[in-house]
Amino acid sequence: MGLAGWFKKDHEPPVPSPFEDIFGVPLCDDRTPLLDKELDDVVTQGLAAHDNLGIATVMRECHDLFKGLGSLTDCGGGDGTTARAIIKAYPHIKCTVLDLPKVVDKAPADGVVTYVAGDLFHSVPSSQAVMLKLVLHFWSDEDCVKILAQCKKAIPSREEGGKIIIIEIVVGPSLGPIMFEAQHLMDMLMMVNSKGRQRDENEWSKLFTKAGFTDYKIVKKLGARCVIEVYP
Ligand SMILES: C[S@@+](CC[C@H](N)C(=O)[O-])C[C@H]1O[C@@H](n2cnc3c(N)ncnc32)[C@H](O)[C@@H]1O
Repeated sequence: MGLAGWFKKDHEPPVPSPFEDIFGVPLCDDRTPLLDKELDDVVTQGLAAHDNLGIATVMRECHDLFKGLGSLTDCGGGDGTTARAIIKAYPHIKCTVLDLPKVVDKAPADGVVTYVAGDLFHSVPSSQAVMLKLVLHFWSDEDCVKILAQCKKAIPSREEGGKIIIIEIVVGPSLGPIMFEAQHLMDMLMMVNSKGRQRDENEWSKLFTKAGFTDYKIVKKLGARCVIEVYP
């Protein structure tokens, strides 16, 4: 089946991604290793390599992002590589990583990062700021609102330094035609492999309002990706 065939299918909601339509399970799911262990291993390693890119650039380009923070929860923070890089640069920040039990079970237990096994749809560990790096592009708008609402419960008011840090693509032509094309290719990738998508500023803004946030700031210093600070 090609994308054209998938578009023409008359699916009842919830509409599966093309990947799920063909294989019967989503790409990143507890059932995927049962479908094909080798595929699951390749996907897991590929995602880790891709996701761990970029935190050094974020810290270099966005000096104020972590300044003054006492604690941070990296929500969907994987093996903790990002959290460890942040602790190395800002040793006073207490970092917690929330991820699925199957990910946290394999995390190094050296006490540098506090790992919490859980589900970001149900509860997010409290901290001054919550980071969602390359997480929301995997989920539908409805799911993003649910995730953001859980994150909002985990942080204090804006006056007390509460904020959500999102690192994602903000689709738009302002970065030039090559970046714009790259952003659309990433959008296609998410459509094929997940129920997620890339979003433009207007679409992000609507999600923040629906989840109860009052304001946001976008910093465009990361090539095709941006940092969005969202305030309660
Ligand atoms: C695309 S990866 C991003 C990893 C990390 N944020 C980074 O940038 O290096 C998405 C992460 O979300 C985690 N995840 C997916 N569903 C989750 C859930 N329901 N609760 C908690 N974590 C989840 C995955 O296990 C994975 O580590």
